[in-house]
Amino acid sequence: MFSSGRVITPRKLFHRSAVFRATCQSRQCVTMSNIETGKKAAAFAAVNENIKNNQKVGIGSGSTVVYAVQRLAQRIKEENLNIICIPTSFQANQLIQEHRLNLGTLETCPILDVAIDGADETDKDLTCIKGGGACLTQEKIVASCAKQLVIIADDRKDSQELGTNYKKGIPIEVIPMAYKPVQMKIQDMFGGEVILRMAQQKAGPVVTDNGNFVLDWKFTKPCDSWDKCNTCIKMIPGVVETGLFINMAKVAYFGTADGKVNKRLFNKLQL
Ligand SMILES: O=C(CO)[C@H](O)[C@H](O)COP(=O)(O)O
Repeated sequence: MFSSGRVITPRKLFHRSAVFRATCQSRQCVTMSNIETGKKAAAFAAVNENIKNNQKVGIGSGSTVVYAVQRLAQRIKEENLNIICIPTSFQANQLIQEHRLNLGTLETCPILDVAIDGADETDKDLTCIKGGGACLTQEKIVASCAKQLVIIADDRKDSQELGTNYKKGIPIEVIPMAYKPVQMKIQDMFGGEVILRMAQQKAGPVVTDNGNFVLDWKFTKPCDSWDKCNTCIKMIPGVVETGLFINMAKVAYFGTADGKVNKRLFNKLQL
């Protein structure tokens, strides 16, 4: 019985909770598809504007890159383009092969024309946090070999300052035996909290494609100089790479829920 005094039968209760569940699910669906619309719009625009025939292209990792590879495969087929794709992860490697694209390596193609990749957050200077999918090291290596890094994301990732929307911290790939001292040193030097990333469907920590662990540094306030901070962290023995991508992205495409795309260019004068 409700406090109003009305009697509610088990049948009515079942019906009400089914309606409630359905409403919640459909609301969630709308939100999800809006985000996917943004990701797809950004990825398609980036591939349309940045890919030309005979290029060597770095393929990033994550859910937004899936759309970029779809569009790339369409264009290769329709325009008969000759493109070699260099992956940044096991996932990217699989995507390239699923779409039957030409797979290259940094051994055969050490200089790339362009790399297209997602981001977890991007600030006003196009400094990015990457590594939400634990692929930061190969992503940074591939990006460093490309003449330009193109970032694709939905507009939740477009911030003025790092840490505004992305609260999971800065990913740092570490050699497994060093994770504890590295964790303590970063906390001592910069404060905040450094967490060993745990796997979701496996007992124990996330293991990267390189056999390493990932720490997530939840900083309490943004650094005055991400560049200095990045260099300090990289100097700690056991650190393989950080998810801070500084002065690397040349352009970012942010897709909105209604399929529009905002493009932001790297402006060195701002720095
Ligand atoms: O850095 C990455 C993986 O290490 C991804 O690019 C980043 O996490 C964004 O992923 P998504 O496109 O799924 O939002």
